[in-house]
Amino acid sequence: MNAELHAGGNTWRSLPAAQQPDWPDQEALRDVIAELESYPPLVFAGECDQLRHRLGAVARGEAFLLQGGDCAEAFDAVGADQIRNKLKTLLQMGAVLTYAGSVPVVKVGRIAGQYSKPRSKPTETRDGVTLPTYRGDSVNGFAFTPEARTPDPQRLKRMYNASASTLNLVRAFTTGGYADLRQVHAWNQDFVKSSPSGQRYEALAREIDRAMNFMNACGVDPEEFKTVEFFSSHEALVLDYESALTRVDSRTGDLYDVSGHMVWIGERTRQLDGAHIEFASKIRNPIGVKLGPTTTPEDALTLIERLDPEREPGRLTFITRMGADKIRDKLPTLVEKVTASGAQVVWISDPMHGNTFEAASGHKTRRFDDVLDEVKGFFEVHKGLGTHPGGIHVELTGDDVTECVGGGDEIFVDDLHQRYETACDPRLNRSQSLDLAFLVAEMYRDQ
Ligand SMILES: O=C[C@H](O)[C@H](O)COP(=O)(O)O
Ligand SMILES: C=C(OP(=O)(O)O)C(=O)O
Ligand SMILES: [Mn+2]
Repeated sequence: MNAELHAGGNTWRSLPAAQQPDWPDQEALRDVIAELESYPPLVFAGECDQLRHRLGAVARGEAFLLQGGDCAEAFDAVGADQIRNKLKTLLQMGAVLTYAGSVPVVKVGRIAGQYSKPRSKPTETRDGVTLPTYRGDSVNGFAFTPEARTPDPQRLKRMYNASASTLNLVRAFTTGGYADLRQVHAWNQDFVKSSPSGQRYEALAREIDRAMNFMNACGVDPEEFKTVEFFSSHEALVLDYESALTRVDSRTGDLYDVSGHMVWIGERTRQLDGAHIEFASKIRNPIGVKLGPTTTPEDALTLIERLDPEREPGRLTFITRMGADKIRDKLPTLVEKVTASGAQVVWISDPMHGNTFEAASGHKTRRFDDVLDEVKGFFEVHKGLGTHPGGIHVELTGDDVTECVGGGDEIFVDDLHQRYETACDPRLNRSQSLDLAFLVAEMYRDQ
């Protein structure tokens, strides 16, 4: 193991690490780690710096962060269509927020690395049979068999490969012309006739067209619109993987987790004296931390002390996920105390994870109206305090799944079984995602 890395990137090893897989074969794990350590980086340190810089603008109230993608990416969904559909949905949401919200949008996917899941329970029981719970494709298989559910470290290499192929295609789409803003109609082509949000989007795209023609006429170089900046992110959960992909930046000597541009620490692993916060404190990537309803202002201030001691705008993003019924009650004190401390963090709303419930059919689901209400509460709190509602963090897919109920093209509880495809949490489909973007753009403008 690289001695320099050992000094910084492995200090978490002496601390308790929650939600780690129970690998049955430690020797096989060690071999995999050694192999991963020899692989090339998936992202460059300079790109992580660029994202931190962009997030600095969000922290100062000059831009808005759109972070979204699957709850759990799956190895068998690394196909061109699925990746393109997700990207297209995020680009459409970005166009809506930029144009209707009149704000620059920093676009970050939950993509190319979102393969590991923390779970509420270590086991799952079906018809009297108990097996380890599914922890994401990086750890075990979704199928309910003893073979699939046994953690297999070889999967960490598949995670690397799946992340690499996904990121490669994303880079091709975002720089090769597909994401050209002049394609604003093309992204909607397969969608417009059937859906109210598609039609609303089409009207907005016509306005964007007119604005671009105007800029053309004014002599703005159309090449300016050709590429889009797009970043990858995932939860830094399985620390053996993340630290195997942590490298010393030759320019500065700093450590970067080169598995993605931004990584976040989840609600279940943000213990102040735990391994995940220790790991995150050693790397220079922009860091997110999920804050659930039990977070105290002291927790938030200690997280800042640990993760952002230099108080650098863009380094730390607090992703609040309180639940629609708690956000108005819990968020104000947190924001007040953090602001009073002088720290300039990015505040964004994850309106998904505090609003999950089980439908009578047994499907885990979320109501579109609850999601919307949590975002509304988030905006209200920031408006009341004069602070910046910095963005949203959503679980979504570009496919027409039926996993969350409600939305303009309404999904009912009885529809859930039709296309319930998620490996973990229910995602907004494309139409619900666009609905949300339009409503958030209105909230932003009213701010
Ligand atoms: O995606 C987040 C978590 O993994 C998920 O919400 C936990 O779900 P569970 O309660 O089904 O384990
Ligand atoms: C596990 C997740 O969220 P949280 O940590 O907020 O529960 C997630 O983002 O999928
Ligand atoms: Mn989730």
